[in-house]
Amino acid sequence: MLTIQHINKAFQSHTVLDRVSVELPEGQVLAVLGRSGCGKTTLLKTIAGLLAPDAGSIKWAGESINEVPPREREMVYLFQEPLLFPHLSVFENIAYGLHVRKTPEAEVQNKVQSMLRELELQEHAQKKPGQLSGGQRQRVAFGRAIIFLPRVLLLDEPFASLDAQTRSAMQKLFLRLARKYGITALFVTHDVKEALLIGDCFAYMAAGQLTLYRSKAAFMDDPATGVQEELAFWNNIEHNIPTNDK
Ligand SMILES: Nc1ncnc2c1ncn2[C@@H]1O[C@H](COP(=O)(O)OP(=O)(O)OP(=O)(O)O)[C@@H](O)[C@H]1O
Repeated sequence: MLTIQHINKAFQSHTVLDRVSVELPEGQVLAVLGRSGCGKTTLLKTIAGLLAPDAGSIKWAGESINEVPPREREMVYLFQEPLLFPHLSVFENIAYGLHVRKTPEAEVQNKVQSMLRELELQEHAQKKPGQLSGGQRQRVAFGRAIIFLPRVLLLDEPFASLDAQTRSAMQKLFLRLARKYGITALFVTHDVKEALLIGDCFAYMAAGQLTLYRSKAAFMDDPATGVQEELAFWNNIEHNIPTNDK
């Protein structure tokens, strides 16, 4: 369980995280919905250890990790533009975390081949990241992150730069892999539909404050989240589209 208690973070006098608390059980995906500038990225960076909170605690399995350096937190922070090693092939990029952990070569081969199949990237295994599309690069980044089963995956609007169809395919792929590997993840997005699709549990963030909901229904019912407004919009469009029926 990832437990965050009353985290504060300010830049100069600007409070960006205001007593944020989160409880995320293992194997669950928490969808955090929030508009631009609400502090989502700052929250993920603080959990990853890339920023130090001014106050509050971050715990894994009941133990504080506030003082643990980012590399030792076993968390992966993935954002919109996947960071891949440009000089390494797709295979080598995915294998990287296993090599760093001195995994025996036969196991590396097995695990990477199986991950390439999961990601439908077998035929691209020897390409360099520069020879891939945005969606393919994002799949490599996923594979690289998931292959060594990190404690927590921190996803910062990972599909925001993809076209609608690729985005939808990536959401389905993410859900399949999250279930198969029992991934614990914090997934931040400004997209209502994406949050509803991806999350096992839900939170809404505004002006540095985070609200956790007991259920999907409670999340959807809170007018502050804008979910009802968005659903009403689509419903309205559906009923007002002229059909070709004569
Ligand atoms: N290093 C920094 N120094 C000063 N202010 C910062 C710093 N990082 C973030 N901020 C400010 O903190 C606020 C929240 O930024 P953050 O990047 O967390 O927002 P966000 O919710 O991820 O937004 P977006 O969806 O646009 O990326 C913004 O007002 C931003 O200007």
